[in-house]
Amino acid sequence: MSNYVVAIDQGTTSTRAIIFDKAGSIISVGQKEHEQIMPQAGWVEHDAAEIWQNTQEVIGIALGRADLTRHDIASIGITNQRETTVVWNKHTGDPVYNAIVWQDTRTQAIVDRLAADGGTDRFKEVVGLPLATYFSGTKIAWILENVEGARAAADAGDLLFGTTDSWVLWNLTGGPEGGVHATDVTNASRTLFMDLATLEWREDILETFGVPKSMMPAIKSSSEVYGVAEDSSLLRETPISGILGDQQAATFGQAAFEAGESKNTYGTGCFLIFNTGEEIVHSKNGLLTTVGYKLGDGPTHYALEGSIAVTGSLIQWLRDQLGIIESAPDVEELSASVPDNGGVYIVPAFSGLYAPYWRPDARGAIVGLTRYANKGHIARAALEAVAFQTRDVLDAVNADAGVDLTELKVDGGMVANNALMQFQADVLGVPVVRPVVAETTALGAAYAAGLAVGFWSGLGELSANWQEDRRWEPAMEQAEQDRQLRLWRKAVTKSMDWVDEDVR
Ligand SMILES: Nc1ncnc2c1ncn2[C@@H]1O[C@H](COP(=O)(O)OP(=O)(O)O)[C@@H](O)[C@H]1O
Ligand SMILES: O=P(O)(O)OC[C@H](O)CO
Repeated sequence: MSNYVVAIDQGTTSTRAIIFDKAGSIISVGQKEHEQIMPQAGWVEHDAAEIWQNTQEVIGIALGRADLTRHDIASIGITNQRETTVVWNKHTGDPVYNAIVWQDTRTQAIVDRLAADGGTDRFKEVVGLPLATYFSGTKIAWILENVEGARAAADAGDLLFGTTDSWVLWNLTGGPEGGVHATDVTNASRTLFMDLATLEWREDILETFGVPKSMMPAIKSSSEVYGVAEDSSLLRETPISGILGDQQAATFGQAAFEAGESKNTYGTGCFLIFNTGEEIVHSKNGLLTTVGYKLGDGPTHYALEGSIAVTGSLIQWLRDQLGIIESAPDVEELSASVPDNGGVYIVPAFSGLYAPYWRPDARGAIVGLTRYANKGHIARAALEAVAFQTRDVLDAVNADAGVDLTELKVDGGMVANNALMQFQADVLGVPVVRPVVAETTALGAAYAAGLAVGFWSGLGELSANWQEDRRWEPAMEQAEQDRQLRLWRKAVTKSMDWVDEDVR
């Protein structure tokens, strides 16, 4: 009897395999970090072969820890860091270049070139996204323009593109021997190439970017059987039946299935998704329009998204580059060593500013420094920056949706930080709510995979699994909230207009 579902969560910093039971409870976890390769300022790469190796290992670890075999597993779901771009040779299975990660800004010159004709919003009406380095399209173009032999191989039909969901799926289903080359609608909606209304690749846009259609994966729903794991896999013959980009997966795992529901995930970056149901809503306030989910032949659910590039990675930066903490959770003690931020504000525009500003010319800034400031204030300002950025995005959601969200469902690695969650409620002025299962990303992929094979009966059963763990009520005086936001927004202006011919 197959009583469990496995979710593979291929994230920016690590790859996890998590086994869930029918109640949506975690049975076991396997996790491995992979190397962050940063050859130049603004460049971030991953070794796709390492990611595939880690994927196989974490599946083995999760199965081993739970003492389960493939016979216990009903199906496999995949969720992934979105936009990160892998291009590989379909005959050998070898990537032609390291995966170019979503945070990487090397393609700004390609963005500028394409924007010269029609501006950064030239494709937005069709694909929901502005032209920006964030999305896969310019990353594929960069590989074809800069990696020796790539253009000719692509034109000959030898190369495949995929985000890491496609890369894992293709390898898991046999690689060069019959691997399935597909992605789901949520990941496809992050490329700049998918028409949101038809859910098909736009040949005219592919042509504008110089990307042959033969490289592109088939676009499937988020919940259907794509293929089965190959014979050499520990999970051989198990169907792979769910794929969602990680932020959409977290929304699904939070059971935010209906229009008006939302969540904010605090990981490497922060991503607030607001479900707009079957309606494609175009933002007037700097949000992206994206696909939320689509189950088999069912209707497409769309969403507005506020993407913040740097949140958890700012804490990693305190740890790895400044060395003022030894591990990420140490930031709690360091920030609690001071009563307030001492007037210090950090704007972590390491990859420019994403939502709602979309300013590639911004770079990181620490402002308000005096001789009084110490590392406790820096730690505190880093955490507060996470909450302030979320406030900016929530304001944009409220303005676009014409509603005021009355609470915010949260998840991700940073929500373990109680002081951050309290400050978040304070600067939002609405309660912040954390579910029992904070691994909502993996849970959402498991749900999609389980639904496709009848492991779960429907959305009602999944909603019943959602349980509140903790709620933070706002406690800050309005005048203090106003003062904090005024200073934060002043700090944001200081980070802008920094990139020029001397600084990229
Ligand atoms: N106690 C904490 N306080 C603040 N940040 C934390 C804490 N624990 C972990 N983090 C941050 O959370 C992030 C990990 O969250 P996770 O959801 O696993 O990220 P991802 O899925 O993007 O890899 C890391 O960037 C880390 O710096
Ligand atoms: O891997 P995460 O959790 O940092 O998520 C990355 C996002 O999908 C990027 O769009």
